[in-house]
Parts: sequence; C-alpha cells; structure tokens
Amino acid sequence: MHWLLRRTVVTPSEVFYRSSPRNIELQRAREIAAALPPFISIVGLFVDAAPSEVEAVLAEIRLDVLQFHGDESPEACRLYGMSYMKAIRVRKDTNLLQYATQYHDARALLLDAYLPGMAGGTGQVFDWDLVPPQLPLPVVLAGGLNPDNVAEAIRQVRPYAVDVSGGVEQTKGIKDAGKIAAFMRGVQNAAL
Ligand SMILES: O=C(O)c1ccccc1NCC(=O)[C@H](O)[C@H](O)COP(=O)(O)O
Repeated sequence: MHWLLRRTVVTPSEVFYRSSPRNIELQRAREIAAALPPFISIVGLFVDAAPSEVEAVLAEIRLDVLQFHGDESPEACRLYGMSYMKAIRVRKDTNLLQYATQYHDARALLLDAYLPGMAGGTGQVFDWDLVPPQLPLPVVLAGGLNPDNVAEAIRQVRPYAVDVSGGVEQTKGIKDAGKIAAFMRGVQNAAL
C-alpha cells in the first residue's frame, strides 16, 4: 500500500509472492482490481518471478505498475515494457546513487529495510540517514512505518510516497481500517 504525498492517493499492491503471508491468488486479485474505483493505480508485486509467471498475471489483470522486490536486474525489470518500481533493501554499504543509475528508467526506487532471509514486509525500520538527499529518482519510503513514525519519516527523508504493510495490520495479511486512518493522519501531520 503506498501513499503519494502531494495528493493523498492510496495505491493498493497485489502481492504475487507465494512465500508472503500477503500473497493472493489470481482470482482474488482480479476481484479486488474489478472492485476499485476509477483512477486508482494497481501495483503488482513480484519477487524474482519467472517472466512466464509475470506474464500470466498480466494476461488476467490490468496492472499499472510492476514492483520488483527481489534481485531482478534492470533488464529483467524492462522485459514487460511497463512502468516499474525497483525495491532496494538498504544496508550501510548500499550505494543508492549507483542503483538510481542502473535503474534509471524506473518510476521510483522503493527503499526498504534489509533483513537476512526476508524479501520484504519485515516491519523493520532502516537508518533513514542512508538515503542521499539528491537521489535522481522519486523515493518511495518503506520499512517499519506505522501511524506513530510516519510523520517523522516524511520530515526527515522527504520521499515522493510512503509504503506500509505490517504497521497498518491487525495480524499478518489482514489490514486494519482504524490503523490505516491513523496512518493517513500521520501522513497529513507531516505538513511538508
Ligand atoms: O509484504 C510482504 O509480505 C512482502 C514479502 C516479500 C517481498 C515484499 C513484501 N512486501 C513489500 C512491500 O512493499 C511492503 O509494504 C514493504 O516491504 C514494507 O513492509 P512493512 O515493513 O511491513 O511496512
């Protein structure tokens, strides 16, 4: 789930990664996509998926953006001729400027926490000081955000958008409407 900060727009992510507790089957993803109002972008999230797997989803659902959350190369991200976001799991020695050059045609870099053995949805915050202020691509800030820390995160990093999963859930994979509303208030409180 992403919040674009200039206009408060919520974009749902459909997770196509079997190891995730948030994974959804194609049929359910199709139902969600069909129920959305107009002008909402749908993000499809993949982790090192085979091209045939991504193509099978694209044949069934009109996705607007692909989110690659594994170790996909720039070439792998470009295979579908679609808008994409590349997730980078940030560590002390991560060279984000180099990633921005490699993935220069990405619509954004999604910066997430690094936790060994987990591709994403870790609930962990990473050190926001590791984000260089002059990154040439829009930043979607992720990793352990919640209603209490999102305003501070926005003030410090000044991202284009924020992304949250566990911080607005009752239990893994089940979103909580009250926490989502509190998160939205946190975003608005950042008052950029
Ligand atoms: O959410 C997952 O389970 C997941 C699993 C594997 C790769 C990516 C995954 N989620 C990607 C996201 O964009 C999450 O929103 C992001 O990692 C932040 O999660 P959280 O720290 O729980 O807010």
